[in-house]
Amino acid sequence: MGGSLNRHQLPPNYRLTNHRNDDHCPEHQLRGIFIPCDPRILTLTMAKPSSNSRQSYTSLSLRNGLVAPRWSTPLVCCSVISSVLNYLRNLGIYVAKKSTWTALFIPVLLFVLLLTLFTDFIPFNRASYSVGVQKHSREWLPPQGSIQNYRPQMNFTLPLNVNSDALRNVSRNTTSLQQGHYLKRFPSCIIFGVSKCGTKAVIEYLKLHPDVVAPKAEINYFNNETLQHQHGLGWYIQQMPPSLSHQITVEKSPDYFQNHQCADLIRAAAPSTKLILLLREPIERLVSEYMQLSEKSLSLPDFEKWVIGQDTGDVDQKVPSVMVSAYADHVSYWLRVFPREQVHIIESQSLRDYPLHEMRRLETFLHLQPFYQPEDFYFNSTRGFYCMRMRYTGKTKCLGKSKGREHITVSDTIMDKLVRFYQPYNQKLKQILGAVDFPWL
Ligand SMILES: Nc1ncnc2c1ncn2[C@@H]1O[C@H](COP(=O)(O)OS(=O)(=O)O)[C@@H](OP(=O)(O)O)[C@H]1O
Repeated sequence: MGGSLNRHQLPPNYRLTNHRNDDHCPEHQLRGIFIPCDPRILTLTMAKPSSNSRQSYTSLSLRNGLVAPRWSTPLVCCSVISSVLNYLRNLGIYVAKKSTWTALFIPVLLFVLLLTLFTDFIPFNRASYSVGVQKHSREWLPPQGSIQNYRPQMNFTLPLNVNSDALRNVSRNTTSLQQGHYLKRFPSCIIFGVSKCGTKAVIEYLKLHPDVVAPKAEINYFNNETLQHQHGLGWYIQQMPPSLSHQITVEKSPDYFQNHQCADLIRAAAPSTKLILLLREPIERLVSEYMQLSEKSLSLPDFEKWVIGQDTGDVDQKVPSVMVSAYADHVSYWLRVFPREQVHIIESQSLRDYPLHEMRRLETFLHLQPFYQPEDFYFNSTRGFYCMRMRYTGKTKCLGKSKGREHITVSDTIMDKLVRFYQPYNQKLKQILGAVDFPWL
């Protein structure tokens, strides 16, 4: 019998959670409960009020719907068998030579271990192997009653092939079963630039949304010919987390922006891909990038020497970072490849100051269900920007230390040169973008 559990049909004292892959969506303990990233490993957890003040749980680990033993089960079994044999031997009952058993068991044990770890093979399809009591873990518990209230319009399904008696017993009491589909998909949206404009903040904010999945790291596929030739598009899709059909996959690789061939490659791969572009005041972006580079390389010259050509005494166009901030040419290229309505533009300072407003705009652009609420963000005065607050767990999350670095002071002379240098690019950008109210345009 194939099927999946619809979490809205779970009674309030039942949870679906995923232990294995919690590190895959670290931002969401909540996701750990409702939206497991790894479709294969699920745990149906039943909360039982216990006699003491803490709560205990009975859980069934499911692997592709089978009741799975913990991976240590073969180990436990072998040690139990080995103890029994020893016991029999001690009683003087001849079983076989110890070395024979060891020689037999170790390879079998390793084989079973490997099978359970790397395939869907389940050696012991019995509930009794995995039912156990777990101590109350705070993160698992949403506020009382909220399991019913949480986005009830979303019909969430999990792919389970239920064929164990134990699960049937559980599901008869609690759930109806239907098929669900977890797939790795080509992203329906790519944050393609610009680096140092708040791209990390956007993807982290997006991942708060239950209908959004994103890989952990930048993939940088379309700007890497070696990856394209050696691995191909299939590899790229493999890097995406699995998602359900109502979820969208978002990827962020901000260095696509200045590598124009990325536009053509993305268009060729999936012409309807939505694009997100963040733009920041160009000099601020440049300084931000300089701060990052100087932290990585101690041999980087002073900002002035780095940015001003020795021979010309003017802004050095040979410095790649300088030209990244000359947005107009890059933007005009991307907009020749993709229609304007397919590209959502966010002004970096606005994202920093008004994350809720910007994320709601983005939600509309991506046709996501309304999700963001004021309580999802809070201003962290130490960091100087908004951080996130997870619903239900109340846990907070800020971007890493590489965001919000202190900037060097740029001398007036250099600043003048930079302002003059970027002015024509900014004017051209304004013409391209039309009605935008960026404070620096
Ligand atoms: N909302 C919000 N929250 C936190 N930080 C924000 C935000 N918006 C913009 N920024 C600033 O964006 C800079 C980092 O940009 P990116 O994340 O695109 O950098 S990277 O390309 O991924 O390295 C980094 O700039 P600097 O601090 O000047 O280096 C961040 O401070």
